[in-house]
Amino acid sequence: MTAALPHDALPWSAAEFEARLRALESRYHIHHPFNRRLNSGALAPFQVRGWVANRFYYQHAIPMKDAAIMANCEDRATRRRWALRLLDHDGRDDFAGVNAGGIETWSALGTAVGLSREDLWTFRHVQPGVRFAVDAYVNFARRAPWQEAIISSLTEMFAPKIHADRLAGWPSHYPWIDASGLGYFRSRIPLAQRDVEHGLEVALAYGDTRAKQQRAVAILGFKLDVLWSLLDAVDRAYPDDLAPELRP
Ligand SMILES: O=C(O)c1cc(C(=O)O)c2c(n1)C(=O)C(=O)c1cc(C(=O)O)[nH]c1-2
Repeated sequence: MTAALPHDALPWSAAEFEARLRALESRYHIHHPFNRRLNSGALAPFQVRGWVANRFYYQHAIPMKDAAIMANCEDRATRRRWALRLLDHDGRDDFAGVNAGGIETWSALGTAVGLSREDLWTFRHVQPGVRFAVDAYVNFARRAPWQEAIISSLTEMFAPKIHADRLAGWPSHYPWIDASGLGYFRSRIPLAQRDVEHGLEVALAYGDTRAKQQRAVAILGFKLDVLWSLLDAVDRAYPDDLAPELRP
């Protein structure tokens, strides 16, 4: 006969597990001082440009991260759904027409804030801390079991609000940004909701023991740190008194 598990080793219910993942919202980069300033209209154009150019490094890495997850995933049903994420970001030309994809749409945001294509695509404004943070995310996806890598994408639970804040605030805070550049944020809201539905399904199936549930919470914490570190590096690179010749 096996001994009964102590109560604290029993798995949380699905609802409690999901609530514990969602409780990590308090560590989301929506609360980072740089994001607070960005979304309250406090930033100068060069600081907004710095953020857009640095975040582009994250955008361009997302499909590589998603391809790493696919490469590690032996489950065909999961791959069929996951493949859409690659196309969401890279775009596609097929019988259904042309979809420029998220990377191209982010590039349009770059143009709208006054960056050249070269500014974005050469990554010349990308800060070392941004590179390290984003590369850590991609490397985690290469190394971890696919279920764990999928759990790390669940910061997207909190993303619709940050996109909606930008859509609501930027037109009045930053009238100098061409409104056509905000399409990326609009496009991500329904996609993030779809992605989260799938990600949560995977997380709930994975978390069949208390230890695995706790690991899932720690993995989501790691990803929150990636996003937080990215903004730390951007914040530090573009102080209000940055010399004009160093401004993007
Ligand atoms: O603008 C944001 O604050 C933000 C955050 C996140 C996120 O929370 O990971 C993503 C995105 N945007 C995003 O646009 C996006 O495509 C995306 C994909 C993923 C992911 O981990 O697979 N996160 C995010």
